[in-house]
Amino acid sequence: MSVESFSVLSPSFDATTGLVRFPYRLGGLPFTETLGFPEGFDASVAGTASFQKLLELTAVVLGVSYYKLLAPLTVDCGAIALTADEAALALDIYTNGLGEFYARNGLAQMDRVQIRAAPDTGPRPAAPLLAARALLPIGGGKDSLVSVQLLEHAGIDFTPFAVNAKGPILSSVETIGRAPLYVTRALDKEMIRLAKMPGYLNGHVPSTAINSMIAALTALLFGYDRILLSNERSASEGNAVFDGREVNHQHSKSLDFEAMIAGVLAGATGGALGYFSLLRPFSEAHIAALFAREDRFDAVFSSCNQNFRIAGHDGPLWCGKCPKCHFVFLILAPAMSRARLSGIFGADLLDKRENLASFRTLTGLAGQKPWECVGEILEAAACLHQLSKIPDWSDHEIVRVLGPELLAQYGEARLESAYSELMKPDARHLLPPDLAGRILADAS
Ligand SMILES: CC(=O)N[C@H]1[C@@H](OP(=O)(O)OP(=O)(O)OC[C@H]2O[C@@H](n3ccc(=O)[nH]c3=O)[C@H](O)[C@@H]2O)O[C@H](CO)[C@@H](O)[C@@H]1O[C@H](C)C(=O)N[C@@H](C)C(=O)N[C@@H](CCC(=O)O)C(=O)O
Ligand SMILES: Nc1ncnc2c1ncn2[C@@H]1O[C@H](COP(=O)(O)OP(=O)(O)OP(=O)(O)O)[C@@H](O)[C@H]1O
Repeated sequence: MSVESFSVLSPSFDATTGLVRFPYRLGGLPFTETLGFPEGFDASVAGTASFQKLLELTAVVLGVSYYKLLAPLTVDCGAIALTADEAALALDIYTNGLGEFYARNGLAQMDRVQIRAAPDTGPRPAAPLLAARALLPIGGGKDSLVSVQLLEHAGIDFTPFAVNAKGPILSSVETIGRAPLYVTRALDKEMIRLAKMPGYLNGHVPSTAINSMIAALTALLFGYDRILLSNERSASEGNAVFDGREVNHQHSKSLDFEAMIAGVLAGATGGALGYFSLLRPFSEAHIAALFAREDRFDAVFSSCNQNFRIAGHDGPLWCGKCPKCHFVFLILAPAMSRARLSGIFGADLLDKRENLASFRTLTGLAGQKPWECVGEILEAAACLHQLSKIPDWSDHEIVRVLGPELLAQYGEARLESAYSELMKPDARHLLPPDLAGRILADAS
């Protein structure tokens, strides 16, 4: 089945109910996605040029879920006009943001996808009045909780924010103890049905880009001048090369993407809305060490994506079987005792022989980096190597078997220097200088 284009139609916001409708058309198929904002927003914001611009940009970004069913070469934005920067962001989302989707479906078309939109050459929206306070998206995993810890230490006010809060997001926010802002998001059920049908495609979408646009609308409606992401430096490493490009499962968590969307959000709001990742200077291994400094989230957080399925999840917080569970266990191990970490996961994942193949892949001894939110290959290898020097871990099956294989592949000097590099903050980040000083001092 094929269609010529995917159409993004004009979104509408109902300022009395807080409901937003995003209509789309894929050939003859109509779809509508909806968002529900909580009570308490400033309805007058809805009439501003900034809000209207962000609403339209959100429509373009959220369209990826419907586009991917047939992935035509043209994304037609119809009545939505885009500046050059906005069109570049849209193209990035429909190409690199869907890179994993193209690669896993064998669709070599990234260079041919085009965004059709009238140029927006009018005056830039004026700056809305936003309070000097931060919105902190919470994903239920360790990263955003390390941001919580750093903001609390720095005495910076923030409000937890989540889209479709459930499971570990709800329990983490309860433990944080601050009133949250939760937005509900409903994908069109027909899209979910069709994605399982023969003749239609399915695959990964850039969820951080989606959540970021929803956070931007929330920031305007509720008056926040900053959105603080918790994306680590390791998120910039890709998984594979396909169609002549590096393809990254976490593309919309990368530093390049952060710079691009930050520029577009600033341009759409007269410079009023800031967007940056608080954790960009840090590796996943460093973030894990920071997480281990406190134990108040041990029983409530989870990085396992099983928890975040739309249909829900009745199982344990950590499935213990996926690459993300294995990676997070591995990077927390150098900073935690066996008893504490096994208590969190409900099992000792480094002492299970059946996990050997997975840890081999994570550390680059075999296969390709998994299509999951896992850190860099050398990072995982360096962490595993460290464990062979820690008595609490050195006798573990995975450490005993893979330790010598890692030494043979990388050499001790490389593994040692990689680990010490992982614990040094990277200068490539977009944190404002005053905040960077305080965050880096706390994390060192
Ligand atoms: C929870 C999860 O990992 N889901 C991925 C999984 O989807 P699955 O079918 O197992 O469950 P659902 O998420 O419930 O999806 C049902 C169908 O709906 C489609 N869909 C879902 C969300 C959406 O925004 N748009 C959609 O079209 C989905 O395709 C299903 O047909 O596998 C999917 C296919 O590979 C993934 O796309 C699902 O990933 C979610 C979009 C998701 O939220 N994933 C995050 C946990 C995630 O991977 N985050 C990345 C960051 C990536 C980035 O660039 O921002 C990370 O942390 O590394
Ligand atoms: N449902 C959500 N609502 C709002 N923001 C989210 C949501 N899920 C993820 N995020 C944001 O995206 C970031 C990346 O998600 P990710 O799952 O990698 O991080 P995490 O849950 O904080 O930690 P971990 O990597 O351990 O899972 C989060 O830190 C958070 O800022």
